[in-house]
Amino acid sequence: VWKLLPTMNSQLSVCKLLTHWNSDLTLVDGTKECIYFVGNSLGLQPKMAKKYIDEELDKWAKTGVHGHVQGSRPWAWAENNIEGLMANVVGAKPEEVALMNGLTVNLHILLLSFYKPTAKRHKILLEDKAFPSDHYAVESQIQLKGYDPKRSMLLMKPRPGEEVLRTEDILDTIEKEGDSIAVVLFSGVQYYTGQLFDMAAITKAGQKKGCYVGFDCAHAVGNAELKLHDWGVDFACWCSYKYVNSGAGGLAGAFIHEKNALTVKPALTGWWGHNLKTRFRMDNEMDLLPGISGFRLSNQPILLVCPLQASLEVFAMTSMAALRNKSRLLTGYLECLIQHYYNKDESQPHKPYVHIITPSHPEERGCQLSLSFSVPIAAIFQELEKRGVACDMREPNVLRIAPVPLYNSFSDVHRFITVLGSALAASKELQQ
Ligand SMILES: Cc1ncc(COP(=O)(O)O)c(C=O)c1O
Ligand SMILES: Nc1ccccc1C(=O)C[C@H](N)C(=O)O
Repeated sequence: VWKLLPTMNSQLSVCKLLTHWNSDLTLVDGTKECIYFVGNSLGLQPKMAKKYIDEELDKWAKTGVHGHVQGSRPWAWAENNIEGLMANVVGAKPEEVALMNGLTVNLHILLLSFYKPTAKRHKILLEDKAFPSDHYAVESQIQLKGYDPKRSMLLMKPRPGEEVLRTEDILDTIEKEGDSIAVVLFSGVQYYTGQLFDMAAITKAGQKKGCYVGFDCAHAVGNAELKLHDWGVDFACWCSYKYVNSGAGGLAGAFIHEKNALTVKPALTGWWGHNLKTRFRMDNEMDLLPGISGFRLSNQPILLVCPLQASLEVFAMTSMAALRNKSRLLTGYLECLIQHYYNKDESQPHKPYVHIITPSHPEERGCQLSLSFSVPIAAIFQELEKRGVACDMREPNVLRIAPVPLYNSFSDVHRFITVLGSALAASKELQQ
């Protein structure tokens, strides 16, 4: 199965994690790699990241200000050199992508331009349990424009007794409420449930009703195959520190479809949105770059460009299609083993069991499975950590397990299943 991924130069891939945080070394062999299933929160470090950062520190020490325009990574436009690689990962044209700021900042600057409420069309449609930062961003944008979030935030809940949204219900809501919706804003992959939304269908339905359609692709980029351009998505944003492995607080991404390049203008401008050729003439006459490029405000931090470059070069050695092929099998294997060993068993009512809330259809999820348990979750989480598993717990009730195709293996999944058995048994003992 590994052959599904074109051979990668392992020198250029990511560092495996050996350090055992919170592991109990009487329960786990500390010389073995830990099982890192938390690339949905922070991806592992690309091997070249340190070298590239060192190169720029060295350049700064030796050349000072001249580094802006010199070397293989001139600081004044270094991010432009890797935007083509980023565009490939999200299925966009290079000129539709900018690398800048953090995710929430990008969401704000995009909404400032795409959310133009009127008395008739003033709503933003989003998930009821969107990631908190997205929820707050939307709430504050609505207030900023003088509207009331209680009336203008249209929050979509799953049906009673269900955990994920049905595409038909999303499309139905858009059809029924579309005339009053200014912006449809969904995540690509839902951070809590792991559900991958049908972005093509949502885009089509929203635009048919005259809405702008945007996506927060934080959990989708580097995880799902995105075709932002072909789907005609109006705008999108994402962070790069999860599946794109750029390091905590890494440089975020933003996308505006070329069809909006000349009509949707930035509400806020800065010198980095000015035509590069004449930017440094300092004549205070704005020559605004079209599309997302005109939304750039500040020069980009070179020390963040370096790890992102290292990461995108790894992605350039393969393709999202190849990664997804492995991912479907890897997550499918995890699902299959969980169902085989830890499903609810009516004949053993006291045996702890696991329930997977993430959709079972591979087209409706990325690599993450969100698990809920018949026993208290905090104890399971702790017992997993003691046994060398890095995963995360999200309130109110899930453990998120993300086998990342770029660096996790089928044997990681197999080891995890064994460890999960001991963790369930240990947490049951604790309860007694
Ligand atoms: C969906 C989503 N939105 C927003 C954020 C916050 O992003 P940032 O802190 O990079 O602005 C995250 C992750 O932290 C996220 O997963
Ligand atoms: N950047 C962080 C800093 C601190 C704690 C968590 C994060 C996350 O990224 C959380 C992630 N977005 C999530 O899906 O939960």
